[in-house]
Amino acid sequence: VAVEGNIGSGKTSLLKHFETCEQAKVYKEPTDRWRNIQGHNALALMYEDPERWSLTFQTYVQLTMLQTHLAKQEQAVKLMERSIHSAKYCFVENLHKGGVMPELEYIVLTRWFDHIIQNEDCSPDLIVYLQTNPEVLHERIRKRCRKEESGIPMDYLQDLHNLHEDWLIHQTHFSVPCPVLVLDANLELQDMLNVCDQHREKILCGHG
Ligand SMILES: Cc1cc2cn([C@H]3C[C@H](O)[C@@H](CO)O3)c(=O)nc2[nH]1
Repeated sequence: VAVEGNIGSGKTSLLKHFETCEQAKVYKEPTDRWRNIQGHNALALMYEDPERWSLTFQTYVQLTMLQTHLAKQEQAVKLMERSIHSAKYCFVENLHKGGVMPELEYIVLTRWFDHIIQNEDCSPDLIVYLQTNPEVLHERIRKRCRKEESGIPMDYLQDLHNLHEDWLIHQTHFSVPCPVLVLDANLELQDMLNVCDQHREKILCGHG
C-alpha cells in the first residue's frame, strides 16, 4: 500500500499511526539516506541547485524506492511512504515540465524507470491519496520547518498538487497501477486519523 500526497500532506503522521499495527511493516521515506550519501546531502543540493543536482537526486530516490518495493518482510502488509510511481509521475515530471531537468536527463531517467517497471514487481495493491489544498500545505511546511524545505514557494506546491490530481484523480496523464482511496488531508491530523480508522480494514487488506 503506497501513501501518496504532496509535501506536508500528513503522510509521515499517518504512517506513524500504523506503526503499532503488527500486521503491517511501515517504510517511511528514506530522507535520512537522501541527506547523507557518503557525507553528501543530495536533498539540500537538489533544493539549492536543481538544474545541477535533480538528476542525481531523483536517480537515487528511484533506487531507494525500488529497494523498498522489493524489500522482503514477514508482515502481510507493506505500507510505503510514496512510491517509485510518484517519484516519476509527480516529482520528475514537475522538474521536466518546469524546464529544470534537461530533456536528455529526463529521457535517460525515463528509460531506467520503464525498464524497472517492466522487470520488477513495483505495483501497489492500493494507493491512499492524502488530498490537500496547497495553501494548507504552505502553512504546515512553515510550521514543520525542515531546513531544506524553508524556501519552497507556493507555486512549487501548486504544480505538485496538479500533478498528483492529474495522476490519481483525473487519471489523464500516467497509468494508475491500482485502486486509489482518497482521504481529505486538509482536516486536522486527529480528524484525518479518525477517518483513516474508518477505512482501516480496507487499507490493511489493500482493497480500494
Ligand atoms: C518519491 C519521491 C519523494 C520525493 C521527495 N522530494 C522532496 C520533497 C520533500 O521536500 C522532501 C521529502 O519528501 O523531498 C523530491 O524532491 N522528490 C521525491 N521523489
